[in-house]
Amino acid sequence: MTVTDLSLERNGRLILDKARLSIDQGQITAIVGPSGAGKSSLIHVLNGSITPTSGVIHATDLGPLSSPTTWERMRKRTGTIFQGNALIGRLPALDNVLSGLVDTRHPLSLLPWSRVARARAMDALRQVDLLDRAFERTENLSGGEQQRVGIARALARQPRLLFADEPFSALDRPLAMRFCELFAASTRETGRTVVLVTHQLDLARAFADRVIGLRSGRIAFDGPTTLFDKEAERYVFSGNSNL
Ligand SMILES: Nc1ncnc2c1ncn2[C@@H]1O[C@H](COP(=O)(O)OP(=O)(O)OP(=O)(O)O)[C@@H](O)[C@H]1O
Repeated sequence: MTVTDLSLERNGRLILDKARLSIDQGQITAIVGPSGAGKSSLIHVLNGSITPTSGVIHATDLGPLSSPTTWERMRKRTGTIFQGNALIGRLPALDNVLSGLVDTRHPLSLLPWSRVARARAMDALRQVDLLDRAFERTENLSGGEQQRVGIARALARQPRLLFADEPFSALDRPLAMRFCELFAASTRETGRTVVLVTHQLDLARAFADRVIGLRSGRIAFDGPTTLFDKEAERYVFSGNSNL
């Protein structure tokens, strides 16, 4: 996926400013930057939930994502873990995970979910260690457990492209490491592409192949993780360097 001159304006404010970047297939790309830099906005534009003010997003095999049809095809292969989870509390965890598969059946279908869909959702809950809580109301789960339901909902889609917006913010470190390992294994084994927004720079350094640093809506760093040293970090987070 390549992005050219992507700008996003909201309420008269420029949130993304002519961003140019590429997301390499089968790799983990970490997006880092200060709070308010535009990381979530970038994810929302890349997953097609917000239309940018200008710019082109180009998918390797679909071409420019300029029509509803190309976006529909693109969305089918993506999954998103949302910052803040975006779950429905009164529903059981399993139903929240199944809601991630809603575009795999007719939108007005009143039929129960297919066995295949339920098996995929249960398998995703197994991957996040919540199989035994599948029928529990989501609002009765802890913050970290709810975040894992959000992760399961994205994983159930078996996406070729996974957008993860602060997916580990409510998890303890061993669990965050475990999920990073899970993401890394899926890139190795299935060629999945992962775009990970995180404030946990040590995790980005340990697991990402590439780092994109955003500052005030502009790309301030874009390169292999090995080059994202302390000086690059200072530049992205404070701008006090002449890198
Ligand atoms: N719906 C909206 N309408 C107007 N402005 C918005 C909207 N959503 C976000 N913004 C603004 O866009 C800017 C970037 O927000 P965004 O959530 O993308 O930043 P972020 O880098 O993900 O921040 P954080 O690390 O705090 O989650 C912020 O100044 C925010 O106030």
